[in-house]
Amino acid sequence: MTDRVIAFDINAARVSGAADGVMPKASHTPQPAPQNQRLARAKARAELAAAYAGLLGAQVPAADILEQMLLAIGEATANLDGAQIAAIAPDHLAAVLRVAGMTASVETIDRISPGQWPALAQMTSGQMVLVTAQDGESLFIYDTTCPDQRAEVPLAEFAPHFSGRIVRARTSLRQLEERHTDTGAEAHWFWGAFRAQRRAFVEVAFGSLFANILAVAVALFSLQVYDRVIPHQSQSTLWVLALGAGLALVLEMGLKLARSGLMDLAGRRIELSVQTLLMERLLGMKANPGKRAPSQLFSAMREFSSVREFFTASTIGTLADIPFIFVFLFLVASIGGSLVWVLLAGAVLMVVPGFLFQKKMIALTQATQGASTRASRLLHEAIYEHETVNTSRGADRFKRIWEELTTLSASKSSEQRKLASALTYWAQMVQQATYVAAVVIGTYKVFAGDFTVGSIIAIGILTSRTLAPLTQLAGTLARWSNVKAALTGLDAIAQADQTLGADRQYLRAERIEGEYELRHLDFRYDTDGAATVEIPGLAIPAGQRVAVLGANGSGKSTLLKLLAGLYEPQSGRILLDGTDLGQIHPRDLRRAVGYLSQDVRLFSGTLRDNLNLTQLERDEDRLFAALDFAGMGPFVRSHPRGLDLEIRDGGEGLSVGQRQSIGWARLWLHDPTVVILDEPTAALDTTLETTLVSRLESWLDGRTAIIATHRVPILSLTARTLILQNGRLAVDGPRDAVLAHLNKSKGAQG
Ligand SMILES: Nc1ncnc2c1ncn2[C@@H]1O[C@H](COP(=O)(O)OP(=O)(O)OP(=O)(O)O)[C@@H](O)[C@H]1O
Repeated sequence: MTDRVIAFDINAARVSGAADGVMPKASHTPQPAPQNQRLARAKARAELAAAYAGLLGAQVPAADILEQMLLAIGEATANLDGAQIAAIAPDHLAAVLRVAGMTASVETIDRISPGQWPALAQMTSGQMVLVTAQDGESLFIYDTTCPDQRAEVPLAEFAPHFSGRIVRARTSLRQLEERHTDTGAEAHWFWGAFRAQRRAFVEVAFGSLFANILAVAVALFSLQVYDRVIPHQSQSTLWVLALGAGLALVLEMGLKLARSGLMDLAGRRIELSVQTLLMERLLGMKANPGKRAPSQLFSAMREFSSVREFFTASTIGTLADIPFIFVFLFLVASIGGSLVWVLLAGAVLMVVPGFLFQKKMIALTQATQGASTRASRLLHEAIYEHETVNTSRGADRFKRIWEELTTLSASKSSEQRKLASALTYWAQMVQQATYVAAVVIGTYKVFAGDFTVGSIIAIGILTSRTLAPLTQLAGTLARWSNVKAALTGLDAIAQADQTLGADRQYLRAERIEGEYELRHLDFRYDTDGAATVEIPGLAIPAGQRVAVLGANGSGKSTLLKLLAGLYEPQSGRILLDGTDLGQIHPRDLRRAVGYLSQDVRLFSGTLRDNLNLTQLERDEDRLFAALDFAGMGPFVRSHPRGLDLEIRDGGEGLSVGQRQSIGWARLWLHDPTVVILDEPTAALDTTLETTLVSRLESWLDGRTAIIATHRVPILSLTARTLILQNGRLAVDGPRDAVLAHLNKSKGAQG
């Protein structure tokens, strides 16, 4: 039995039970179904899960859930023989509901009661149904075949076929917050992660408080020894005091160890959440051309290491100790009275230069980082474009720039290091000087009979303990400029315009037919420059195949990127099926619009990985069908490594033509309703091009196709021709008429 879109098929459940010859069993193992049947079942379950999510107030299209489900099944069955998708288990449904932002779990219930619903229930036949509610002895079951989408089934009829397992989801607290509270500003991408760990920091603060109180023990020990033990020569008191001090020291160390363990854990959690967020933002960035150089993004991400190093246990430990300086100062005041002013003056003198030189440090850091960003871009080019550098005899230029950048960054970073060391040495010197001053003043007080020797010793020890965190603070301030510069760079990534705006409500479109309309379109790379593409109006009906012709640089690729939704026009609108491209949910847009760029990029990994970038393809037959479509099948079948062919770092491993074929295979697997092709056969040999064109004849049926090309064979697929001239539409008409006109004007010129 296969699932249908309808929620509950009690007759099917009965038949299944009858076929077994017994009443349906709780643990039913469905027979492995053929691929398309399994896919149909997956689709039906995805729709069920989408309906369930909808009941809980979350609008998630079934197509999204299906993708997540296939991913979940893939992971769960990766180790099974032949990766057989035997059933989409309740666990997978719970997993996809969790991905949709809910909390979901699989539960086994032994009594059916109204409080359990709405939930997805598993029948003994394996079928899943969505029970929306229970009214006494009746259950309401989601059923798209019924007029009001639900069927009323008596409990007595339902219960014998119910396996007892349900998938129950609840709206998560986060979703509730998003829906119902005006949370105001979004938490900061970096400091917000600290807030999430505030409990750990509160514990660290408590640990620091106790550790610092214990740290007083040595000072008190000295005071007692000099003032009480030595005058009375009492050995037993000495040992009791020593034991107490020893105990305090061990406890202090234990506390500090626990504190650093806690901070380390919090640090790792913060790093994980921040790094994940940064990668998410980096991948989700809008492709605004020219806004940010890739090398800047690259080095900003790399600079995260300086942030990580800064926020290690030792820095946070130092900062955590600073508030307790006041505990020591209080103690000094109670032992030494006005002597505390000497310590206060010392403390201020120690840290002031660190603050004063912050600006200079930041300027030096920016200069160093600027040079190192350029150096890493140069390095990248020298390595990846090694052949071009050599064949175009550019090696000397590369050497010169490398030397210049190295000189600049070495001199700036040495200046920075010198300043940082000077600040640290200054702090150390002031600390020692404060100690000397405190002892000198203390000695005068001893002469005057106001102080005991024990007090001087205790104050000496307390001076060192009070000022020690400030010496470290001076070092920390010197490193802060690096962190600040790194955070500013990362800020640009974290705050970059995202394809999927968090505060936007997009329109969800299960299916996009592919009807385009352009209104007063104006796009320019340079906002102050001339328009690269300027089209007052253009309509492309769904299913039409259009060729875009034009000289080099006339704006064909740019127009295609605009139509694919990769770029946003500065003014004017692009409507797809009557909806502005910017309004359609990016997931739906990407699902419906396939884009094959002029330059197909491969990624390091295997050929299989490169075909299956979505990770949704589990079927090798489909991968080979795609390769056959693109003319790569025979090559891969005869290759000793087949689909496991390794693509090297930087995407090398296949010829330019083969890479274009991979692009075609990816497109075939994607199966979109709109295909946007930029010079799609430019790298293919004529035989393959002819074969591909004949295959496309049927494959393009029912799809809207917009093809930029300089090649004649591919034109036979199209019905309409647009010619661009300096970004403007010069010609628009039926293919044959346009081509005849072009040939005639060429003939006239000849
Ligand atoms: N990323 C970019 N930043 C700035 N200008 C760009 C960028 N990409 C293209 N251009 C400019 O836009 C204009 C149109 O380029 P486009 O790539 O759309 O032309 P094309 O018609 O596809 O050319 P070809 O036939 O050579 O592929 C060109 O003048 C080009 O210099």
